Amino acid sequence: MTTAQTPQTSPSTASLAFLKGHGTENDFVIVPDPDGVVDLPAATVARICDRRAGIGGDGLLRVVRTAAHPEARSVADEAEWFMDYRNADGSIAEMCGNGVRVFARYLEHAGLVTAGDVPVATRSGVKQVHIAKDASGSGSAAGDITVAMGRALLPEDGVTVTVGGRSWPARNVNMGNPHAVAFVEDLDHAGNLFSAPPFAPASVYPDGVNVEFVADRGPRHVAMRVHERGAAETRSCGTGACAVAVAAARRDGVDPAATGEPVTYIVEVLGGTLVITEHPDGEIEMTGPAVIVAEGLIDPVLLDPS
Ligand SMILES: N[C@@H](CCC[C@H](N)C(=O)O)C(=O)O
Repeated sequence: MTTAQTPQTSPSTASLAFLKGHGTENDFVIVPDPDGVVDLPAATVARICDRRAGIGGDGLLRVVRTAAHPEARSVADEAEWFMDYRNADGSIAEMCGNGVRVFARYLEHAGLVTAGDVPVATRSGVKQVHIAKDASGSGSAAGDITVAMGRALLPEDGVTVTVGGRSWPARNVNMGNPHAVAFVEDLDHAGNLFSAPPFAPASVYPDGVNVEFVADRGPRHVAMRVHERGAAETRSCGTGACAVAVAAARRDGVDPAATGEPVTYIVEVLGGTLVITEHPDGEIEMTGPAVIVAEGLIDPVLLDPS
């Protein structure tokens, strides 16, 4: 039995409240745990994220007050909430760009914040998130959510991505988490190849890597497919879209730090469109939709299958 789940039905059951949300179809199970008392071992997260026997998700967002989490206590004066992000296999990731936007949508949905600026603590630092007011002004449509993702690190090491015996040169981009970005002619071809897991050198990526294949769609407009570390091919990846935008800009000879002008790329993902702007100081902003689609209770059988 996992420890200290939040009782929701009766004292004899220990169900756990959850919500489900997505950002451009990168989907997450959200577990509110303000006091940081819910124990979620990797195997439990993997069962919850299982698409057949569980709820299903590319990852899990545990919502904990910074003051109640040992990894976030030191930034409690900067942000009230900490995103404890887990991949679908239960592994911990430093950052999730779509996840933090969905996290902010949850905070708004739960009445814990109002639209506007919301700082969220992550393992990759405190991110400033902006929740736009409802797009229609009528309360019927959720406005987009923007997150200031911080700067990309672009180590010079050229890397190679290999899938099913075929290899591509790729750009190493770190967005708080590791990415390998490979430009291809034909994304469908890349999609076929994602039927096998991609590999990139463990010497460069000792903790694994997220792999993006990118094809051009027009000036400062690209499309990507992504295979996420700790998940599989997903329909979107926010950090991946940022890594792709920066890699595409450098390939196109564009560097806002040199020109003093921000540059914006449209990044199509399988689940929608993300808009990525890199500013002259290196700050990268990502904007896109984020929605809550369900809420309910996780049955104890998923939490303790024994
Ligand atoms: N989907 C996320 C990235 C989630 C973490 C990633 N799989 C990793 O292990 O680094 C995003 O939107 O950025």
